[in-house]
Amino acid sequence: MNDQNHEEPPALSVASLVKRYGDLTAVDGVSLTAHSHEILGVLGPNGAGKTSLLEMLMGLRGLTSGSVRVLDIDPATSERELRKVASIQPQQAELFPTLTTIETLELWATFYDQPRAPSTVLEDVGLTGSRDVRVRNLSGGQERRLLVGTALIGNPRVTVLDEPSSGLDPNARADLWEVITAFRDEGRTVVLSTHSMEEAEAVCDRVAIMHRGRLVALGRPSELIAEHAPHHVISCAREPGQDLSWAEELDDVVRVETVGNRTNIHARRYEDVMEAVSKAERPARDLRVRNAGLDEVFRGLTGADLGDETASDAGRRGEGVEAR
Ligand SMILES: Nc1ncnc2c1ncn2[C@@H]1O[C@H](COP(=O)(O)OP(=O)(O)OP(=O)(O)O)[C@@H](O)[C@H]1O
Repeated sequence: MNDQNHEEPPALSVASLVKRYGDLTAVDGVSLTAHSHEILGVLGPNGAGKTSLLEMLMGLRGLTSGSVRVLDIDPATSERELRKVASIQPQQAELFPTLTTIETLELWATFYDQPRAPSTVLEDVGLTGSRDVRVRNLSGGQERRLLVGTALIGNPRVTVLDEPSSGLDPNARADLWEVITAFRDEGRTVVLSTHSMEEAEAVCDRVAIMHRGRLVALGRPSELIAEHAPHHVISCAREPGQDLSWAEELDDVVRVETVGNRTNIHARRYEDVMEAVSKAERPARDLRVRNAGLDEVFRGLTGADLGDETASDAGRRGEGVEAR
């Protein structure tokens, strides 16, 4: 797995990190680094261990074994020192319901030596129009944006964002991507978790894919696609009663699957496959072809369609100790 060659020391490094809850190993020997000028995405099915990993990075959860260093600081022993240079936007809201959005950012700004201007951050996260709305009256997406604002206001050198775009509409999500990439371009480090492969490809310089607590891939999206999914996807409308599973027998075809109302044929080369399915007795309709992307990498490595993997967790349970 590629962890990049950098001359400068990493902004964040994790070595052989383990987190157990009772007999469940939620994070199982993860090692990785993140650098300045870098956005590192953490992907994985529900229950893969992303939040456990992210919260250990910022000292919010104790670790069972292994080590974490953020800008040479040990989060487990120096949380106050860490808070001056690093921040986290957790998944769960921890805001005061009676404060307005601007009051919330003004309050957070007082925690830092050199904060950004609250009104600028408010604009960055697209909440200028809700400046005087109390937190308890914000929509779910607005609250998520405010949480991201609280993570950015202290001008942290490292920030950890746990599913920052969850619940955001497409315009708000695109705006957030602008904010996060601008932050990276200032030389800062962002570690974010996401369930959106589109988001990972759009903003992440590298992605770490977790599966059942383990790191199963780490690299640039283009490298992971070249290594794990070097094929095309021919997608067509799924007609009632139509069965394209015969295409699996064609040369070049890797697999055939149905996803919602589309049938997807994964193939190393697409020309002959397209011809075969468009000239079949019941020709495939609405054919589209694209290169495989992170979605295919993810599904190939985790065998899960962004589904919950806790149900198939038996292998992660064994003798262990409570370490929260
Ligand atoms: N405090 C806790 N006590 C016991 N088990 C926990 C605790 N927190 C998480 N777990 C378990 O650890 C595993 C990993 O959970 P975690 O929240 O880290 O996963 P995740 O990848 O962030 O999931 P999601 O994508 O659903 O947010 C899950 O099986 C979860 O049930």
